Amino acid sequence: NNTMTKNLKVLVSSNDFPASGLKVLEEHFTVVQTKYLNFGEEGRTLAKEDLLKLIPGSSALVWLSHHPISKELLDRAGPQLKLVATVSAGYNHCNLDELKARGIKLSNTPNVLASAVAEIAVGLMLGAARRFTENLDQVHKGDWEIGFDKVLGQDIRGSTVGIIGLGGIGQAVVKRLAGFEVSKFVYTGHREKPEAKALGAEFVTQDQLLAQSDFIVLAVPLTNETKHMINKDTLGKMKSNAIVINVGRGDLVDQEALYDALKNKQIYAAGLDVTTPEPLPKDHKLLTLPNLFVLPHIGSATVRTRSDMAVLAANNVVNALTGKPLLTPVNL
Ligand SMILES: O=CC(=O)O
Repeated sequence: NNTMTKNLKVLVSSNDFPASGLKVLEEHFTVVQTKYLNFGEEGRTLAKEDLLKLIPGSSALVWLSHHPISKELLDRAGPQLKLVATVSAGYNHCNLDELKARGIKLSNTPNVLASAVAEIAVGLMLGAARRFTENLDQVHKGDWEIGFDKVLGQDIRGSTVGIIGLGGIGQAVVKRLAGFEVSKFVYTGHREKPEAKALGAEFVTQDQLLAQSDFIVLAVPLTNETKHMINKDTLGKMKSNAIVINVGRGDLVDQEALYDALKNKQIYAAGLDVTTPEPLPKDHKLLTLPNLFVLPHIGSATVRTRSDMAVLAANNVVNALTGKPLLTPVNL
């Protein structure tokens, strides 16, 4: 019943929240929106003041950035806060221990973004394998090599693709590569996935995956266990033509070690949609590498997917504040 909930305040941490999600929230609640919590220093300072002003009294936070859910923000919000609805699949920024201790629920937006993120993974595979960075540089310089002098890339056709984390996104990557004539899919994870059989993906150990794969796709959440899983040691186990793709979180990769491996041509290339930090400073040494293809964390950034994420987050808020189970809870 809308009149019962209309006095509840829901804070949306961006004025870019899709209209579809806003509509759901506004039917039930009083919605306040802050400026986007930009990662640039200036944006961050401005937005933080705005946020601290608007957050007190909120019953739910709809969280659109990867800005950490700090104790300070939770204190400021107040004891009536029932839910943090992060508009992302990842929730490494959500301070789970603190939410749990306070009895605040957490929801995320998995599944709805899997295909968009998987499309970017395929884009990164092509971009890294076909040397988009170097080749685009030639276009911008008006200095194209012609004929057989081209920078030569690697084929997806005939390759072994290793997926680290065959969850929703990993599975969507395999499905999207169905027409690419991949010779073999392998994957690792905590356990074998029932879906793997239909996808033709073979469960292997991490060492086997590292040793066999021509493409290594990281599609796992960032946890203490996965942090820097790509490091000097694991890079050392890869083939010299290996291409590392990351659509998870920047900290899955030890960037110093990746830089060295790419610089020394110990592996062939990498494609990253996520880095540490974000944005990557424009004079960062990674950006000097011709064999690195970087995108600015756009995995889920399509009109349709962002709308789906917004509606899902909004419906989680509706459920949480009307005593119904969350649609996509994160277990705390
Ligand atoms: O990075 C984006 C997400 O976790 O949804």
